[in-house]
Amino acid sequence: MARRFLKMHGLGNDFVVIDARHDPLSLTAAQARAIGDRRTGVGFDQLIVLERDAGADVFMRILNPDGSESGACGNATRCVASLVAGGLGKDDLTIRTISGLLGATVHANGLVTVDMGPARLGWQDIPLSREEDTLHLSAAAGPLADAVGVNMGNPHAVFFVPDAEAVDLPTHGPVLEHHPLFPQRCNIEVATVLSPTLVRMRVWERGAGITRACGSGACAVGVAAIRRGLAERALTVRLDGGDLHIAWREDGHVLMTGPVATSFEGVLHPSLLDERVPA
Ligand SMILES: N[C@@H](CCC[C@H](N)C(=O)O)C(=O)O
Repeated sequence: MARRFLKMHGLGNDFVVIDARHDPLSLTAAQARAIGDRRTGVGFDQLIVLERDAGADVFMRILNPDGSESGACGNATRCVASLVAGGLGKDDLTIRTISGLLGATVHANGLVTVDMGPARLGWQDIPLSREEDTLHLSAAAGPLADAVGVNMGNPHAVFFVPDAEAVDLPTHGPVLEHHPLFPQRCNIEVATVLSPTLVRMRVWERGAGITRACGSGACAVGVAAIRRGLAERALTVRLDGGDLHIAWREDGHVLMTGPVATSFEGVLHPSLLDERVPA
C-alpha cells in the first residue's frame, strides 16, 4: 500500500516523516534501509514514524538509514512538535520516544524548544562496556582521545580538539562508532570551544554517518563542555547546518532551541514497503 510522507529537516538533518497515527505502520529494518537509500529510495538521515500514545500527544519512532532504532533525535523532535502542534492547535506538546517523555514548545517566531530530558552521565547510562570515568573515556582513534560520555536518550562521545574542521571524520568516525567500549555503538562528536558561549561541532552519527546537524549531539556537546568547565550553562553550538541554542538547567534537563523546515511531501511507492525487501 502506498503511504504519504513529509520530508522535513532541522538545520539540514533530514527526515522522512510518516504519520501513522490513524493508519498503523510497522516497518522492518530492511524496509527502512530501502526507503533510506538516496538513489533507489527517498533518502533520509532518520525515518520518523508517528504513532498514537495514550499518555502523550504523539509517539515518535526513530530509525537510522542502516535500519537501527534510536531513542533520541533532537532535530526530528522539533520537526514533529511543529507538525503536531499545527494539527492540535496548541503550542506546548508532549512527545514520547522509546527513551521517555519529552516536552516541546513551538514559539511564535517558528523556533521550537525541546526539553530533551536529563543528561545521563553514569558509565552504565552511556552505556559503556566497562566501568570508566565518563569525563575521560579511554576510546581513541587517530588524534581523537579523552572523550566525554553523555547519554541524551542515545549515546554520545564528545572529543574536544583544537580545530574540528581538520578532523578526518570519515576515517575516525566509524572506528569510534564501533569501538568495543560502546556496546550499543555511539554517536561521535568533535568539538572546538570558540568562547564560553560558542562551540563548533561536527558529527558522525551512529547508523547514519556524517550529517549536517545532530540535535542530541549538540546537547551532548553543551553538557560535555560545561562538565569540563569550558562553557557557560547556556551556549550556542555551531553545526555544519547552522546554530542550536542549548541550556543545561540546574535540575539536569537540557533544553535545545532551533528551527524546523518542511521541504516536500510525497507518496512512498508500495515496492519500498514490500515485505519481501531483502533484510
Ligand atoms: N540526528 C539526530 C540523532 C539521530 C539518532 C542517532 N543517529 C542515533 O543512532 O542515536 C538528532 O538530531 O539528535
